[in-house]
Amino acid sequence: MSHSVHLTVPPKVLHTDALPNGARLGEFEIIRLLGVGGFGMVYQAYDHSLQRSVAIKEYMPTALAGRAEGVSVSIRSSLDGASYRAGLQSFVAEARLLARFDHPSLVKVFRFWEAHNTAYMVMPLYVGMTLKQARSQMRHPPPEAWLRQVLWSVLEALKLLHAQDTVHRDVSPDNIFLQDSGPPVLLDLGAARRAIGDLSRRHTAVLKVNYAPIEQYADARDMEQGAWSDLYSLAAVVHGCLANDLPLPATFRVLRDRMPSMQDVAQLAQAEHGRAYSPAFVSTLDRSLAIRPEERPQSVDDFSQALGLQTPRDMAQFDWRAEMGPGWQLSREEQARRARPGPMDLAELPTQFMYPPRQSADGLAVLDSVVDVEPRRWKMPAVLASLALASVLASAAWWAHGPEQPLPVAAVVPPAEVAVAEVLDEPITLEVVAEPVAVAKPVAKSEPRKRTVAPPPAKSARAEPRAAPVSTPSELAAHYRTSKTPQPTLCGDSNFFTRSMCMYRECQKPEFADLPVCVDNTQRLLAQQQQRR
Ligand SMILES: Nc1ncnc2c1ncn2[C@@H]1O[C@H](COP(=O)(O)OP(=O)(O)OP(=O)(O)O)[C@@H](O)[C@H]1O
Repeated sequence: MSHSVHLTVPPKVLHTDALPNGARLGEFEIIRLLGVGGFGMVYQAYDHSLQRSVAIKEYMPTALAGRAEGVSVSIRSSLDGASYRAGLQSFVAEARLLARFDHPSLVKVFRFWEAHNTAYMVMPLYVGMTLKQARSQMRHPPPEAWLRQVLWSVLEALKLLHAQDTVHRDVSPDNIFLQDSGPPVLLDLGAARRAIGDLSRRHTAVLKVNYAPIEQYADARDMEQGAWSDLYSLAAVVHGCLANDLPLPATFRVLRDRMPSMQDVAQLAQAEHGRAYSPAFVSTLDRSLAIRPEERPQSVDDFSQALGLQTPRDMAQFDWRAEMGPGWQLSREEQARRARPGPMDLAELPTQFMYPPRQSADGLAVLDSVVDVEPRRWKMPAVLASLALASVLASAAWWAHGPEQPLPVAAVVPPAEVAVAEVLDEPITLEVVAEPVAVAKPVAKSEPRKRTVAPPPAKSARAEPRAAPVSTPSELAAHYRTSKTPQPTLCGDSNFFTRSMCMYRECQKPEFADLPVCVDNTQRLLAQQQQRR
């Protein structure tokens, strides 16, 4: 297999609370900010003692804390002290746990320490991008052989954790890192996020809801978490990769499972992209996505066996772009984005005003409120212009990500050569109430934006074939063709990305199959398939 010449240039990521480039943490010099999650910031750094580049993750739950003066971190309100400390303890515990393992597919922690009201963990500097970023650049779903190699790596890491009675509980596309060369790496366990979530609201789980199995919700105490929980998340990752869409949250599926099966998704991938997925692959993933834990494979070995997973040849040299084969093509969006001039550098925009910290009763530094103090250094017209620009950019980001994604908090400026935008995926706080009805909210940043994710509309709201006494699907279709009754609107609530999957699914139903819109859709898919042959 020839090796690609692509090397990922890290995107330029900016954040008001990040350590400045050049800052020193003992022997480590901060080179640049690499990424921002809801609970930490990851920097590229240089270890002057061992003379090598590393990545350092700093505990920084930006909803609760920020940087005031120097390198120290301060909580925003004394009310957040307990949550902040719980997250800090979990961050350190996760670092300690990861430091015990040594496997090329599991993020390695070289060392960790607490200082400046926060904590740090030093990791190898991986060069590449997350699976989430990579998928957003692909025009076609990845082939089965490629997915098997990625799965193999992640499963090796999971096997190691499970053997120590540790469930990862945060397998998602942004936690699978595709190195430019080398095996995919499973990143952090998201322990700080869970600790903060558990403490800040009773009966509330802070989860990446599209990948979390039902037993990870706070109220599902009777359901044990185990290897099967990580396998659900991993299968959801593959489902998302094939469908190019977010899998439905488990809580929605419990009510009424509207998520297309792996078999549906695989059939569509074949029809639209000419990709074939084997029955063993599809059925194992379908089984792993079962809502009930006991219906899923119970261990990594069960899963691998059912899949017929073989040890790949040489993962140490794995080049994910080259292994994608000739079908590897940048998506149109990605091509267009690379052709456009880069976005404006937001480095000069104030996103928060910084003031010297006060002390809370328990000795933690507290940031002053950002709303009740007059800004000192910024002139009002400049501030208004900045806010207007920030709001335009925020709307653009919301539009680009679609309503499922919370707003990014960091400005991201992709480099000219390789435009890889870090999509900052905050976890969604999902309150589980007595009735199985879910209300999703983004974790509050400095300015929380409230959103409600309503369950998908009932199907009866979409199709209203009621006017004529027709009985068979073809009678129904003929009726729509000849009468003035409008055809039922299929997939009216889907967006650009989910529409084709939704149309495919709806048109599989006998009552819609003969509708002109479905006949057209099927003919189009067949024509595409023939063109590819
Ligand atoms: N060791 C590393 N080497 C290179 N880049 C890394 C490394 N670890 C993390 N990153 C980058 O930093 C980004 C942020 O990582 P982080 O784990 O903090 O965030 P997250 O998983 O997206 O969010 P959360 O903390 O909310 O789960 C990652 O998406 C990845 O691109």
